[in-house]
Amino acid sequence: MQARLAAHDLACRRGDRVLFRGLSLSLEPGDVLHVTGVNGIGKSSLLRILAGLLSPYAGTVERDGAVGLLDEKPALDPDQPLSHALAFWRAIDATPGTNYPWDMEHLLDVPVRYLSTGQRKRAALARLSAQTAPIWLLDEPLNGLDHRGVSMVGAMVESHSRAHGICVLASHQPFPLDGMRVLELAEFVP
Ligand SMILES: Nc1ncnc2c1ncn2[C@@H]1O[C@H](COP(=O)(O)OP(=O)(O)OP(=O)(O)O)[C@@H](O)[C@H]1O
Repeated sequence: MQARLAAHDLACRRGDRVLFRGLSLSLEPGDVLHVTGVNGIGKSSLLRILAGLLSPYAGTVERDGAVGLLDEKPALDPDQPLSHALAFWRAIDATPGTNYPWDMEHLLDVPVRYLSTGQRKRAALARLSAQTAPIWLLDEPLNGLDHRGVSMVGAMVESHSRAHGICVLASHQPFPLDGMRVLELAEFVP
């Protein structure tokens, strides 16, 4: 897995407020970066800039490799049974297999709209783990998960890192993985 993610002198403006400025980072294969900061400081905005979904107010982003973004919207058709909703993405992502390591076999016939918060998060994580994107951007990946789910996300990110993937994650909760780099967004508030 070859990947690289770098940002140079980023600034982010939302409405009439500059949230952060002067932010640079450089991530190589295997790097995991934990973005921290209080509510509203701009963690989700930073992830969206890194994903290419939001233009920075200043600065540039260099991405070498496909991006897998996990945020509060699972991007799974709410009216489809979970198996169909996941199959839709499997066809696009060109990933074989129907074996999802997320304890979801009993949910595959349930329409996505009936899933609980944690089950929806597990479904989104299942989709992400079936992708081949080397750059993962995870916005609050632990929200809604039980203890076992939290450990599974830790193991999933560790395995992604071992496979030379890159991961940037924003989380208010302690993340169950040693050796991560930390970016404290407060250091870049003007
Ligand atoms: N489209 C928008 N227009 C104007 N302001 C916005 C817009 N989207 C977000 N904001 C503001 O930008 C700020 C940063 O939001 P963001 O979601 O990036 O923060 P966050 O650090 O991820 O917050 P949280 O920890 O609560 O998830 C917030 O004050 C939010 O209200």
